[in-house]
Amino acid sequence: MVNKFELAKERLIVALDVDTDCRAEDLIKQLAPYAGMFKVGMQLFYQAGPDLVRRLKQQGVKVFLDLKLHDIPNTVGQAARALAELGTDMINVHASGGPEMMRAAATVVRERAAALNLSVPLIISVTMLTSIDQHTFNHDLGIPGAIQEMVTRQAKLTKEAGLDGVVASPNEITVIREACGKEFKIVTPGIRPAWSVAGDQKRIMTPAQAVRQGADYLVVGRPITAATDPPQAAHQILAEIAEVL
Ligand SMILES: O=c1ccn([C@@H]2O[C@H](COP(=O)(O)O)[C@@H](O)[C@H]2O)c(=O)[nH]1
Repeated sequence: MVNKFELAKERLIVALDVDTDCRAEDLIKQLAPYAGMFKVGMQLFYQAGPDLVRRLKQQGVKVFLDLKLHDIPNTVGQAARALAELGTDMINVHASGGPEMMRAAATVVRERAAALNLSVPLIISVTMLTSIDQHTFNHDLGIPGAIQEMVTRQAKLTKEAGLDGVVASPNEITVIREACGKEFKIVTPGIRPAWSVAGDQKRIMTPAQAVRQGADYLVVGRPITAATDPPQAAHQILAEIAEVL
């Protein structure tokens, strides 16, 4: 029987927001017993490049390549083709690029992965960044209405475009589930254990709260990677998740 700790581990994605491949690989070594997947985002990818991703995949590490593609459909499709060749497990585009752009990415990635005999990654969209609060949304970005309504709309568009799920804050999980169903993947950053600092994250929940809401994956970076003892921090987060599974 799979124990709750293992189930919790499958949900945890550690964000490797560090500057060098050495630091990233050191963190992976320390945290492999606690995380089901590791996220390579802009900070690391722009430094270490695709070679690091290839190396991690050769080592059997599950990789979420978080480059948040956002451009016209043709440009995103061509970029997504190159990313598909890396054999990652999850990639993403911005929902605000619109349905045609999302469809272009999904089509190209699936075709390319199949042509190369690679497993097809989950293709998800980023809805509204978790660093945006309601005030910024309405008054700085000038968008009327509630963030939840926008995220629900983006999630529906994402599903209609044939993608597998979304990145959203835990605050929106319930409305996304209602709109898009239980098979639709919901990946949530903005995770802050009670013992950590929010920093630039605005729409946050604790790991246990996010899992109770129904998150499929929790993305956690600094509460683990900036801790004095990263494995201990990751262990504590898994324990908090396991308690509510
Ligand atoms: O809306 C979003 C989309 C992506 N992220 C990414 O998740 C991690 C969170 O890291 P923390 O250190 O736990 O804040 C980071 O890599 C972001 O680029 C997000 O936070 N919000």
